[in-house]
Formats: sequence, C-alpha cells, structure tokens
Amino acid sequence: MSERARWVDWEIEQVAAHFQVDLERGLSDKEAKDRLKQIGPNQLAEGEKASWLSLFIEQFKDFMVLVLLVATLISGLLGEYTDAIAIIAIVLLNALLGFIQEVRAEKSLSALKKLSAPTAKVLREGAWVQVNAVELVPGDVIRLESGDRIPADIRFVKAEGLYVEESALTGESVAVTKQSARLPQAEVPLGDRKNMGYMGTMVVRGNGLGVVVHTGMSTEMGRIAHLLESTETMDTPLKRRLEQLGKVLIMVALLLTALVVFTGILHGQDAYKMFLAGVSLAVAAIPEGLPAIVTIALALGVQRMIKRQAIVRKLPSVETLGCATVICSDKTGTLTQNKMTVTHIWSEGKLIRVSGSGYVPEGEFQLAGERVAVEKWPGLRRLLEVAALCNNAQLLQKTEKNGLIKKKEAWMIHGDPTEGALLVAAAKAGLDKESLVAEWTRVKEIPFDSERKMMSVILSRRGGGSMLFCKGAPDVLLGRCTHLLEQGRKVLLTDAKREQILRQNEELASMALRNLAFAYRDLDVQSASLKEWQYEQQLVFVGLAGLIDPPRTEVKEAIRVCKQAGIKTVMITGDHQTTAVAIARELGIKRAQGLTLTGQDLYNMSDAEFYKKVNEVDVYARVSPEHKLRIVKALQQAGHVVAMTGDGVNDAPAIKAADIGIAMGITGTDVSKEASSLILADDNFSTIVSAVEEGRNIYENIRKFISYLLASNVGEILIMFLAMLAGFPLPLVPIQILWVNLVTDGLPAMALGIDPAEENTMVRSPRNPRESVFARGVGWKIVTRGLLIGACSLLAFWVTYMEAPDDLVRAQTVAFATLVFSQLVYVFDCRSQGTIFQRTPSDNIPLVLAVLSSALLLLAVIYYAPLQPVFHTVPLGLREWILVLVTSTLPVILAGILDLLRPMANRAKRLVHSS
Ligand SMILES: Nc1ncnc2c1ncn2[C@@H]1O[C@H](COP(=O)(O)OP(=O)(O)OP(=O)(O)O)[C@@H](O)[C@H]1O
Ligand SMILES: [Ca+2]
Repeated sequence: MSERARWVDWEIEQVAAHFQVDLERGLSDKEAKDRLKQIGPNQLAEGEKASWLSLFIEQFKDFMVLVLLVATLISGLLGEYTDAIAIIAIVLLNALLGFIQEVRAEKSLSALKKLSAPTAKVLREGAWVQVNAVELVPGDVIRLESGDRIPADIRFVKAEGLYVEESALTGESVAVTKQSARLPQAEVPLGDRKNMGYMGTMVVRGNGLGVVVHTGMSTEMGRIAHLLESTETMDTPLKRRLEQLGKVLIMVALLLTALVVFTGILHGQDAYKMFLAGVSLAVAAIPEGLPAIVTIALALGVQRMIKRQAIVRKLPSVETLGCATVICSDKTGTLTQNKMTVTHIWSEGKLIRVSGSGYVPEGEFQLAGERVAVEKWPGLRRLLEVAALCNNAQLLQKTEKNGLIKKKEAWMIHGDPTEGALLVAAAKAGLDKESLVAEWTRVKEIPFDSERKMMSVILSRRGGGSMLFCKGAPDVLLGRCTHLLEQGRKVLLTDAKREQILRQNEELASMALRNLAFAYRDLDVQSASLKEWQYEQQLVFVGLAGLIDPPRTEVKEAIRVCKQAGIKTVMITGDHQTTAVAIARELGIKRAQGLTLTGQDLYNMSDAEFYKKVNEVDVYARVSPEHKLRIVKALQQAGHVVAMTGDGVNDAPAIKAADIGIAMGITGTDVSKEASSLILADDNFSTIVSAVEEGRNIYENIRKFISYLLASNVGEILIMFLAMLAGFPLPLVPIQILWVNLVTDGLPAMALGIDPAEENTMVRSPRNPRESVFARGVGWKIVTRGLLIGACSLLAFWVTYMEAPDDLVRAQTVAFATLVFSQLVYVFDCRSQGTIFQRTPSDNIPLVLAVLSSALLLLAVIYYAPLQPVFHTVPLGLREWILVLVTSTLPVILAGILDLLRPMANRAKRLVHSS
C-alpha cells in the first residue's frame, strides 16, 4: 500500500521533482511521447473481441442453413455433384455477404466510440492543450473543472472549491472535498486521500490542477476493474421487435414451405426433389438477415450523422430521434453563437455604450455619444477591475505566422466566453489582466455554477489589505448587496436604488442582452474567520454589464423546419427572462400566446398545475439544472417524445431521463456527455434538426428494405405454393431459389438502406414510437406486391409451359427471370411512400448500379454456357423476353391501381368499425 499511497504525504514540489516536471510548463511534447512509448497508453484493458473467424462461422449457425447443407451433402453423395457444389457455393457467398456486412457495422461502431472518447486538458510546453485521455503520461499536469471525469490517478496541485464524487471507486455517493496540501501521514484509506484524484471519479464542483501519478492499468481503477466490458450491444428496440417478428415469420415460412412440399408430393412430385426445393425455399424465405441489415442501415446512417456534426452514442436513439415531438434547447451557445461582446455598462446611474466588435480589445466607452475617460470614473474603473479579476478566462493574441490573419481573428479567448468578453471590455479601457495581476494576488475562488449563478474571488492587494470581488446574475447578486458605490463612495443601497437597478436590468435585457452585475467587499482581519458561505454577503454593488450574444444565423430556419415537421422547440435557459424572451422572439420560438415560466414559477407550482400548462410554455428562464428534469417528466407525461440538451454536471439527470439526451461537444462536461445519447460536435441547435431528419430517414429506409425483402419472400413462396396447388411441375429449382434470394437480399436491399431522404421527410409529423413498422402502407405494400409478384411470375411460367410442356427448363428459366426482374423493378417502388413515379432513380446511383449488376448476373447465369447446367437455364428468345419484361413490370402497375383503391378500402374499414 505504501508504494501506491506515497504521494499523499509528499510536498507538491517533491511530486513534481519525482516526475521531473515543471508545474508551470508541463512536460515537453517529446518527453510526453517518450513516456507514452515506455509506459503505454492510459487505458484499461478491454475484454476479448469476437474474432473474424468466429464471426464468419456465426453466419452458418442458422438452423435452416444447416438443414440445407446437410441436404446438399446427401444429394452430393447421391451423385448430384453440380447441384451440391453450386448450392454450397451460394450458401458460402451468402455467408460472406453477411460477414462483410457485420464487419463493416462493427468497424463503423468502433470508429464512433473513438469519436466520443474522453479528452483531457493538459499543460504541455507551457500551453494548455486538449488531448485524448489515452495519451496522458505520469508527470502530465492536467486541469479539471466541474463535470470532468478524472482521466488518470493524480495528485492535486491546486484545488478551488473542489468536490469529487468517488462512488465509482469507493461506493460513497457523497462528494468529498479535495485539497492540494500534503497529508500528515501516508497510510490513509482511499476515501480519505484528500489530495488525490482517481481515474473514473467525477468532479462535481470547483476546479483544480493535478499531476498525473498513475495511468492505465496501474491506476486504482485499473486494479479493481481488470476488464472493461468491451463490445457495446447494438440492440435497438426496432431490432428487438424485428427479431421477434423474425421468429413469427420463420414459423410462417416453415409452415408454408411444409405446405408447399406436402401439396407437391400429393400432386405426385418426387418426394426427394420436393424436400430439397422446400428446404431451399425455407432458406430463401426466412428473413434471417433482417436484423443484420437493420444494424447496417443504422450504422451507415450514424456515419452520415457524423458528417452533419451529430455523434450518436447510443444506437437506439437513432430510432427515437425520428419520433421527437419536442426539442428542449439551451440558449447560450446552442441557439446563440456564444461569441459575446460587452455593449453596455451601467455604472453610477449612467448607461455607457462600449464600441468595438469581436475580441479585438479596441473600442471606446461613450456616454451620449461622447467618449468618456475611464480613469476619471472610479465606479467604472472598479467595475472593470472586478470584471477582469473575478475571471478565469484568458485573452490571447494569435502569433502571426504569416500575414494572413485578419485583425478580427487575431484575438481569441480561452475559457468561458462571457468572461472573455469582460476581459476584452476591460482591455478596451487599458486594464489588461497582466498589469492587474501584478497588483492583486488571488487567494481563493468560489467557483461559478449554474445553481448559484455567481462567482467570487478573494484577492490580496500588494500594498496590503484584501478584497472580495464578485460577479453574477443581477437579480441574484443584488440580493446579497447592502451598499452601492456612488461617486467613489460607499453608500447605503436603498429600496428606491434597488428598484432603479432592476429597472435598468430589465431595460438592457429587453434588448436581448445578457446581463451581469458586479460587486465587491473589503475584507478586514475579522473576515478571516468567515465561513465560505458567509463571504458573499454585505456586498457593495458596482454596476451592470450588458453582453450581446447574437443568435446563430442558421437556427431560425432550423426552428421553422421543426415547426413544419410537427416538432415544438422550447428554450430552457439560466439567463434572465426578458433576455430569453427577446431572443426567443427573434428566433421564432416564442409564439404570441406562448407562456414563459421562470425557475421561481416552477418552484411555486405543483406538478398538477405545471402539467396543465406544459404544452403552452415556449420559454423557461432563470431555471436551475434541476428544473430540467421536471420539465422532461412533465412533457413526457403529456405524451411527448422529448429531446433535451444540457452541458453541465447537474444537467445529467435530465439528459438521462429524456428520450433523446443531447450533450454539447465543445462546452459539454464529460458527465453530460456520458449521460447523453447524442453529442453535438458543434454545439449547434441546427445539428439536432439534421439529426432528427437523418433519424427519420434511417427509419424510413429500414421500412423500405423490409417492404422489399418481405414482399420478395412472399412472391417466392407464392409462386411455388400456387404451382403446387395447381398441380404444375416445380416452377423453380432449388439453386434458382437460392440465387434469387442472394441477388435480392444482397446489393439492392443494401442500397435501399442508404436511400436519400424523401422530400417530405421534414414536412410529416413525427411518427408515433409505438407505431408498427408495417404501418403507413408498408404492410399493404408487402401483401399486394408480394401477391402480384408471385402471381405474375407464375403466369409467365404457365404461359411458357403451356406452349411447350416438354421444355420445362425453358419455362423455369422464364419464371426465374421474371421473379428476379419483377423484384428489381419493385425495388424502385419501395423508395417512396407514394407511387413509384415520385422519385427519380438518379438520386440513388448505388441502387441503380446494384440493380444493373443483379440484372447482369442474371443474364450471365442464363447466357454463359458453363453456368447453364448449374442453374438449370436455357437461353431465351425475344418472345420470351417480352413476356418476362411485361410480367415483371405488371405487378407494379397493377399495384399502383390497387393503391388507388386503398383509401376506399380504408374508408370502408372505418365505416365498418364505427357502425
Ligand atoms: N462566469 C460567470 N460568472 C458569474 N456569473 C455568471 C457567469 N456565467 C453566467 N453567469 C450568470 O449566471 C446566469 C446563468 O448562467 P447559466 O450558465 O446557468 O445559463 P446561461 O449560460 O445563461 O444559459 P443556458 O442555460 O441557455 O446555457 C447567467 O445569466 C449570468 O447572469
Ligand atoms: Ca449553460
């Protein structure tokens, strides 16, 4: 134990020396690389993955395939070599196809996992950079903020109001406070090592710095969790439902096959031939590949989503996305650009305009159009001092490598954009942080969180004395102020003054500005005994700042699309009500009669009251994260499928509870990301809307190939069944049945899975999550098309057979060709919920190619002499081809006519139901 615990009673300098790291600069890139090579990546070992071979063998586990293999083996032994070999070849080909599909799905899923892999903020060569957590090495200096998952075992170097929840390790769910100072002795249990942080535990409040002491399997986590569960399941509700459906379909297919065999034998067919045909039919007709294709369609769709900046963490959410009826979105950074600029300052009763734009620290302070000198205005100066010092952001000038950087882009900020904007404003007055820091030393920080809506620092002045600087939401901060700074003097804050400040705050907020208030207090010797919660009291109010945060340009359109698609957008923000409403109006979220509720309103409302109103609310303002959970619940109770965004630690419960929990890729905390099912790589609201569109499309594509595959299967069974019933000879031989199955299950079905969205995808209202996959015409399509395909193929067979009853092979070839071609025509019919003519083939080139190659393969099987005996085919003449082409397009034409009758059928059904 002492070997592991030894860091606990060391001084920080000792730890740094041990790891040969300069705490101000971090490791050099080279050193970090060397250590990584030596020690290995910072990750826990994963469990065994399924090998490729076992994945391949998996493809044969299907019962009917085994029966088929055995049956062919027997026929091989009986001397039917060509048949046996051909059948086995096709079964192998089928397995290969399934195998390739599965490998592909797996690959794209592991790529996904990488995308959402955790990162760490690490100091390398004097600069803070973001790296993948696996690249951390002992000696790295890392920064942690509330919501971060600690990426390795660390010794804290700095801790500001830091609380860490270590239940992953200790089982204790109450967060413990952390410190940087050494402990008197080393031998303390894990839970009491207050200056250590452990991999996998979670920062719930405050911030800190740490030196990495153990990585990967040498961490405490590595010691207990020897293996990480490796493969995430790819199960989704739809897949599960399809698997259940699959079982039913297997039964049906087997039953029908048995029926076919039985009828055939009754009509004097050869029992052995019938058996082989039956088994082949069963193999072809059982849609065992359905769940696999669903996974592929999901995986491919997920890849398209990534291109549109939406990273799916949980596959089932892809399906749910298409059902979303409400999207609850954060305001700052999601609906707005999160590029803030201070435009107004209110100090000592005067409203000052600040000119300039972006992060360039150039601009003027103007009062009624006249430039004001900040030096002559003590209140304004103090305000900017507080703004710059009660601040964790950094304003940086990009080093100009070439002269190409435009001035506007030459400046950037690190950290919270709100705080960055304040730094810029202070810099415009000539107060840059560096010179201020020379005068003021930070002693302590009471961090910001969205619950408190304020933040403070305690500073000691070089000349002596110390002060508390505080900034926060005006309405909150004002409650803690007792005094006011006026003409450089501290005066009592009267109720009238309070009123005035709040009025001013309202006025700024109605201009869609995000407001902050600033205050300070002198700390004398007595205040040394104050408890933390006692610091932020009896403050002296200094003034307000109004920050503009323009809406993202694309959001307005995205919200319009949502409306059209039957999805309601709701804004949930920690910001002030008036600000929120102003922006919500601008974006079209707020309807004329829509309600706005504040966190306070929610607090005063019973669940029953809230539930009654929830559908009318467009904007929730000044809410705390905890309210989000209540909002999700109420919406769900009202029957909504809810998508909810969030970024902080405290948003995690709501994200988890939502049907689609959405985290922010840029500003989101690890904890919120882990709780989410979708991550927005660009934090942008419009990305949610794209994801919804993709979600709907993926689901529709799945329905498309279900209708394709099942109708094809119905057709295959039907032609055999009807032929047996009518006492005809076998219209198809086993190898042909298997071939049809291979050619249709293969490329065309896959190409349907990547079909681009139909134009009306975002005009329809959301689908009911309980809706069956067969709803909205799919079931109808399967039945009508299936029946017609079977009947027409049989018709072609019958016509040819009647003409030349002793040339059975010719009739079989015609039936074979008709079946394949009618499916290849039908595949285009599957692309639209309307008629086949609603879409042009040119927008799915892969499908056209797939169909062409399937057609060519068929021609090869018919015309390439060596294959003719294998597939029992003969070359066809012009007359036969005309017959094939007519009978294979007939189903779609007839079905189109049937479709016209469908509304009538529905109406009749409703009439029957209502009477
Ligand atoms: N760094 C900060 N220091 C002090 N106060 C802050 C800081 N950032 C925000 N505030 C204040 O706290 C309020 C709530 O902030 P919070 O981050 O919870 O929500 P938001 O960012 O305004 O909106 P959203 O929830 O839409 O992202 C803000 O309106 C602001 O007045
Ligand atoms: Ca926020």
